[in-house]
Amino acid sequence: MDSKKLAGEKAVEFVEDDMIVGLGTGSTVYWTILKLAERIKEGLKINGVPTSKDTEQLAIKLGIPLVDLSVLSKVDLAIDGADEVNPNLALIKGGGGALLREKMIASISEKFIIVADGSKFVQSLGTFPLPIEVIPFGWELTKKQIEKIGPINPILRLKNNTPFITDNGNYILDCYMKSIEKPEDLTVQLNMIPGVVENGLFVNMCDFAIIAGNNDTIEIKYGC
Ligand SMILES: O=C(CO)[C@H](O)[C@H](O)COP(=O)(O)O
Repeated sequence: MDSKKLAGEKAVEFVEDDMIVGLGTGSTVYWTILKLAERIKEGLKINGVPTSKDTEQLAIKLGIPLVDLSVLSKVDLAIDGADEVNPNLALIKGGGGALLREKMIASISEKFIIVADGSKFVQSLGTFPLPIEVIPFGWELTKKQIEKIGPINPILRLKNNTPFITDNGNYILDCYMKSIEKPEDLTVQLNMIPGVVENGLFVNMCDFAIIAGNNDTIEIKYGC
């Protein structure tokens, strides 16, 4: 079976009746959402909170009941994908540009589960470019401020030769680094820069990661 499908579907085993479930974004959690919809048709009672407009549309299409974030103060369980996961379960997210809403929902979740194929598990973060969401106003200045931190090489994300716009109306700077030795320090440094809305480092947030390898193997990884 496709590793993304295997990991994505496995996460549904942790969903229980009456939970508020954060619905992540991307091609792995897509399988989680499909499986959840199946379970709902069989009688599972949950409400979902989508982390992006794409996920919201998918959930509506599949008949998953949704609840608005404005009426919530916590989420029981959030399930999402990741671009990189290290052995401490620090993550890079935001390859799909949904990092801000994903982090907001993960931050109020009692449990936060990552689903990923084996290629996402790395010893050190940073091979995947780190996405940073910035406001369009003065983004060039924000980029210069980010560059002062070190050799981070932020590049404006483009789509069809124009800036990629997030669901929140912002831009993304993708940062090309050799490796990120101290993600907990970098996330603080980045978020202190005015103009930075959020960055794609998720540190000390993930409870466990469901990693699917080749030959239909699944490993549940807890931070070390
Ligand atoms: O952070 C994300 C979107 O902002 C995704 O979770 C991440 O990019 C992984 O996506 P995929 O499962 O398609 O590889």
